[in-house]
Amino acid sequence: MSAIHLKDLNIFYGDTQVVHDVTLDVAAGESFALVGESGSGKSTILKAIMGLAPDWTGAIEVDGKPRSHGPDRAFSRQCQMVFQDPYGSLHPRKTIDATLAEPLLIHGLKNRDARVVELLGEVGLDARFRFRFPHQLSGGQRQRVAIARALALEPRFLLLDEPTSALDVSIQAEILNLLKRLRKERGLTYLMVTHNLPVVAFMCDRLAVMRHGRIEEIASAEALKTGALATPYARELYRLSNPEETAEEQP
Ligand SMILES: Nc1ncnc2c1ncn2[C@@H]1O[C@H](COP(=O)(O)OP(=O)(O)OP(=O)(O)O)[C@@H](O)[C@H]1O
Repeated sequence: MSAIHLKDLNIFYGDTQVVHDVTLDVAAGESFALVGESGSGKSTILKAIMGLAPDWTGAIEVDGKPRSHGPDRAFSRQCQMVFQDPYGSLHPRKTIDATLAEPLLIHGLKNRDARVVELLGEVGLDARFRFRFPHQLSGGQRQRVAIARALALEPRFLLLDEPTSALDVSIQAEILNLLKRLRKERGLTYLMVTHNLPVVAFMCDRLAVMRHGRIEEIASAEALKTGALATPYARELYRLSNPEETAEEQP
């Protein structure tokens, strides 16, 4: 059984269809990437899975359970999303403590104080950050808080939407290492949007290459590392992310 199963998924914003007939399966414990040009519908797929883009047809199943079109509390305990911009996704007037305690409160979980401190530790933040506000943290620290919030309900599936692309290059590797460690320790399943193929090679087992709202190709990260991709568009993406090889190929 797939951990995340999408079948013939079509997603619409009003009259405009932005995702066409997407079918893919992510195995339990797998890290799977969606890559492709801007506007190809990658983030929209994550949003539909989370219930944030409710106008869709086809099937979305997570852990064998079909997802309804509306809010689903049981679902959100299982599956959480981390957004690209941690500054935008954290409430500016809430302390880190309030941000991390909120999902625990909503779901009626006890021992919230201890759990908030534990969550900070799990993402490598000192307890002294607890009563600070987002603007008092660096971009990397804010993304750590966003990851801690996503982990608060102990989900098994994380949807990661460009989780490092808003960060300084020097910080990106730290956050990628954190995500890699958390996945290993917790047996998490990742579905991740990125435009960065080296990130896919570092973090993921397989990838789907998307273009104009459709999947062009599903490949292994191994095929990505060696450039053994089947479709011209995927090969072009590979060439663009390996400029040295492109240069060598020139006559
Ligand atoms: N809330 C919205 N209302 C209407 N159209 C939208 C909305 N969000 C996205 N779109 C459109 O849907 C299409 C797919 O967008 P989406 O953000 O999923 O692409 P993407 O592949 O994730 O791109 P990027 O890499 O730039 O984030 C784009 O044409 C975009 O303009």
